[in-house]
Order: sequence, then structure tokens, then C-alpha cells
Amino acid sequence: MSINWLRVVFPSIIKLPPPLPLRYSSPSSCSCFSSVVVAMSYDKELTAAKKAASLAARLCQKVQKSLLQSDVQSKNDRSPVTVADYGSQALVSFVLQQEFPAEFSLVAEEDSKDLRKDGAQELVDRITKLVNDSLASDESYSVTLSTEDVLKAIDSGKSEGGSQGRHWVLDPIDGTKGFLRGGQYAIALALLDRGKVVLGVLACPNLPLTPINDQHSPNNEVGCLFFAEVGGGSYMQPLDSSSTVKVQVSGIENPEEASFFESYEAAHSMHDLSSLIAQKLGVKAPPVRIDSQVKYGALSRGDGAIYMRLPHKGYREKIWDHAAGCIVVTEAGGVVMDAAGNPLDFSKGKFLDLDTGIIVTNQKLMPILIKAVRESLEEKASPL
Ligand SMILES: Nc1ncnc2c1ncn2[C@@H]1O[C@H](COP(=O)(O)O)[C@@H](OP(=O)(O)O)[C@H]1O
Ligand SMILES: [Mg+2]
Ligand SMILES: [Mg+2]
Ligand SMILES: [Mg+2]
Repeated sequence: MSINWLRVVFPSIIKLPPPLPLRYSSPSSCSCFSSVVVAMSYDKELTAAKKAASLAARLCQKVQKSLLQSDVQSKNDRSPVTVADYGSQALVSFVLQQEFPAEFSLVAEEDSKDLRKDGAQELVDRITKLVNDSLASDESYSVTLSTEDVLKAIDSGKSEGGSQGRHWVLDPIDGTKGFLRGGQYAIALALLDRGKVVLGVLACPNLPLTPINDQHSPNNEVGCLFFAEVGGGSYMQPLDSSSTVKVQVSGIENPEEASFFESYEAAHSMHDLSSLIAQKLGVKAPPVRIDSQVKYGALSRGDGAIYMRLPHKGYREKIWDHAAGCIVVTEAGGVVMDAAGNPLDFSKGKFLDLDTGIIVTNQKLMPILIKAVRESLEEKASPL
């Protein structure tokens, strides 16, 4: 995939600038890193994160191609988890610990509790083989992990995060339901520094390199890697190549021309409420329903202009479902807020304390979107 070709498909993209060792973070309404400070360079961390996420993406692709019934388990909350979720988490955890042995803290979705139960040995063996095969495909690691090493690597993700120090934040497969359907999913990895998201990587193995819903696309290759570092912009590259392009959110100012993303799963986001909001905005296009933080990646390159996530009452969002996506969109010029217009706060541990839901769009559309969300919520609360 040549950069020139990508530039034709995504007119907003430009060539990768040389990395700067020290940067000023932007004073914009960036909800991931909002104050004007002299920012550290996280280039070494970004390189390691891209490598870890790419390796994990390869592991997931392999599993998705030959998914066995026995590969899928049900967690306590009845959500699915697969050998690929565990394998991806073990792999990313192992790679990051190799790269940063001195300072390592990881907040990740999965743990090994169910894998340590009677009868799980076959599953653990399969995960261990997947992880070792993936490591063997990379020249930098000449190790073979034991099953116990793999379980330990998975459990290294038990940190609580918070406002002090640095913490990696990982969703080893975001959109497991999409993964099982053969649809969209992402490996989402971010770094928190003193409670702020300072870098994010989204590996999206099934996302076309060309815009979603582009019927006339000359190319149907899939597999995108999005990445962003605070103050440095957002970039995309094919998962299997290093030809990097800068991405930017859509510049649409008229909501009637906007299209919006939402969860594929109606259980994850209230489709009736987003439909009411879209109606108020005058949005004409039907919703684009896809799984996972792929929505943030697609939005960051202007595939659509709005993402609405409005969970049903009582659901608490976790930081790993949004940290990487948030910085990818913010560094591409977008804004990520809760439904009341507050920036997301990643410094409070595993959970995000939100008012109602999460909305994402460009700077011009955000005030209009917040107003439509507020009016729709009021209408829903007291119907005529
Ligand atoms: N009832 C619910 N409401 C909102 N989100 C939910 C949910 N149950 C699970 N989720 C989260 O929704 C994520 C997928 O988001 P999306 O709907 O955008 O695909 C899941 O991530 P995992 O697949 O990593 O478990 C899970 O964390
Ligand atoms: Mg998730
Ligand atoms: Mg997950
Ligand atoms: Mg899950």
C-alpha cells in the first residue's frame, strides 16, 4: 500500500513528520491530556506498544480463522472470552515487561481465575502454544514460556491504575462478540502517565484500509494500526507494513451531512436514544453499527463524523474500553466527552465515572451534539 494511494482515499492524510524528542501538548479541548504542559516524549513506549499490539493482532487473526467451539468460554458476567483474548493479553503483557522491566504496571481486562479451575488445562495448553508460536515469529524473543509463565503474564494485568505513576491499559480483544461473529474487533493498548492518556495504539485486523462503506473502493485489503502520542497527532498504517499516514477527523459542520457510529450490540448502547438524537440533528444517513474501538479508529480518519455510546442504566464503563480510542481521536482533532460535556477522567482507577454515556465528534459539531443529547434525554425522561 503506497502512501500516495492512501492520500487519494483519505485526502486529509499527510506524510509522517520526523519525531520530536520534546513536545508541547496542545491546549485544545483534548479530554485525554487537557493542560498545557511540556510533555515527555513517549517514543520508546510507542514503539514497544505498536510491536506488542501487532504481534497480538497476528495471534487473534490466526484464532479467528480457525475458531473452535472449545476456544470460547463464558465469564461470570456471561460475557464471552476466547483463547485469543487470553493469548493476546499474555503476549502484550510479556512484551511490555521485557521492554520495561524496571517500571511495569498493567490494567487489563482478563485474569487467569477461570483458567486455573479444574478441567481448563487443555485450554491453557492451547493458549500457551499460541503465545509461543507468536513469540517465535519475532526475532527479538528466543524464549519458550511455560503454562505458568503465561498465566502469570495474564495476571500481571491486575493493577488498579490511578492518578500516580505510569500504567499500561489493555483490552486484549475489544469487541469479543464481533470477533466471534467474524466482524470488527481491536487490540487496544494505551499508556497513562499521572492519570492522563499519553499514547494509544489500536490494532484493527478486520478494518478495511479504505473508508468503511466505500462501495467504489479500488482496494479491499484489511488490517489497520492506528497510533497516537500526546501532542504528536494520530497516524494509521497497514498492519503488515510501515507506510504511515497522518489522519484527521471529518471536518463536517452540518450535522445533516454527518453519519454516526454506534455499537452493533443493542445491549451495549441504546439504539432508540441515538436514533432520537440523530433525528434532532437532522442526520440523514443510517447508523453505522460496528463493534469495538474500531469506531474510534474509523472516526479518526473521517469515515464518519459522530460516535454515540449510550449504555443502559447501571453499566459502568472501564478505562480499557476507551483509553486508546480516546487519544487516537483527540490527536486527530476530535473531541471525546461524556453525555453532559465533561472530558473523560482516566485517573480514577479501572472505571470511568460518566454522566450517561460517551459522545465523540469534531470540535464544530460537539456543542450541537451535546444540546441534542440533553434535549433527547429530557424527552425520554418525561415523554409527552
Ligand atoms: N451492558 C453493556 N453496556 C455497555 N458496554 C458493555 C456492556 N457489556 C459489555 N460491554 C462492553 O462493550 C465492549 C464492546 O463495545 P462495543 O459495543 O463498542 O463493541 C465490551 O468489550 P469486550 O468485547 O472487550 O468485552 C464490553 O466491555
Ligand atoms: Mg472491551
Ligand atoms: Mg476485551
Ligand atoms: Mg470482555
